[in-house]
Amino acid sequence: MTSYDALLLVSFGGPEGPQDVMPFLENVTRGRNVPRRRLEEVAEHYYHFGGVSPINDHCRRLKAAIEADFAAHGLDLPVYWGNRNWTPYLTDTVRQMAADGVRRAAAFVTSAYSGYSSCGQYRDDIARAREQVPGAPEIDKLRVYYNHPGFVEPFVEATRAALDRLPAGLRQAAHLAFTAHSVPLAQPGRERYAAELADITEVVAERAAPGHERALVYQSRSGPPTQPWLEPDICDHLRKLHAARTEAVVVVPIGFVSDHMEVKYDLDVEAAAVAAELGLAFERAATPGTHPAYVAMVRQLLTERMAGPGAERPALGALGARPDDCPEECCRARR
Ligand SMILES: CC1=C(CCC(=O)O)c2cc3nc(cc4[nH]c(cc5[nH]c(cc1n2)c(C)c5CCC(=O)O)c(CCC(=O)O)c4C)C(CCC(=O)O)=C3C
Ligand SMILES: [Fe+2]
Repeated sequence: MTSYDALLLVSFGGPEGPQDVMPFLENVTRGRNVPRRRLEEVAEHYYHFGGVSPINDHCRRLKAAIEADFAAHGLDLPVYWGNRNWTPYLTDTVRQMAADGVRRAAAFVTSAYSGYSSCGQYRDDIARAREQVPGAPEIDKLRVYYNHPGFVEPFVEATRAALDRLPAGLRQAAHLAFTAHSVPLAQPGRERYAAELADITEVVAERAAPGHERALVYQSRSGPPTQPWLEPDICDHLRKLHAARTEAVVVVPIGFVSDHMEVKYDLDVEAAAVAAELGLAFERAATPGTHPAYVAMVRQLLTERMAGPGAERPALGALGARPDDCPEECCRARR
């Protein structure tokens, strides 16, 4: 039995106005091999939405929903929020937690999968923040949850709802394109990341729309063109579908937990434009956001962790529940 005295919501962070965009992008890409051209291009995506990323508002809403859910279940635990790349910065939040007397916290990360970008880098962020704060609390990252029913169920519902929005005559033969953020093939944990995505893609497709053709594709790649990343790209995939006479597609952003910029721009603007140009009917399924099952999952992950090794660990698909501490080879910290 482990007891926690706070929950820490850990996220990516995003700009809240045009003046934040370049400093934010510099934070994200510091020490990484991302060409300047790509940065300028991505800056335009943010300016398109007034320089404001939807991700911070999502975190505010999620935090409020978790607080309400905790209160409704008699869980008297404060919820803190800290980001990797923008205010509120994780280090400042950890400093506040220490000042408030928090001794041991559980961390919920707004990324559901294994792999360096999704898991290991957040573990590094937490470790770095703790190093910078004297008297920092212990912080245990909750397990990877891509196969938890509370993550899967919202996608099943959203996939069905998106199918229903297609013109009736196109529904039956609609293709399901599950999409996730691409990562470099050289990234630690990339194989596990892709395996988890493939596993849960099948689960969601079978539950939401058995019999429909489906594929797992990737989006939002950056880095120099010479560097290989996970493929196929969603836009290339749409062109291929069109060439094979597919008439309708439902895009399911299975790699993401909220409608942040990679969803609002790379899918709703960019991929939707490619589909329109091809005359391919296109619907994008919602992300979990603050779906009640997803919010309840946060509490269930927390109470499961408190209960210790004997606790039931719900998991769908073929791979089973991920251990609390990801094995070295998968989410390996870089430092
Ligand atoms: C796997 C993965 C997720 C999913 C897991 C998770 O959710 O964490 C994710 C999420 C996100 N990625 C985001 C934004 C960006 N990612 C970038 C760059 C990169 N992402 C990568 C991977 C991932 N990224 C990688 C390997 C790079 C290359 C540089 C590097 O190795 O780090 C860049 C730089 C410009 C560019 O190259 O695109 C930006 C601006 C936002 C915020 C959106 C918003 O503002 O609403 C979110 C949620
Ligand atoms: Fe990213």
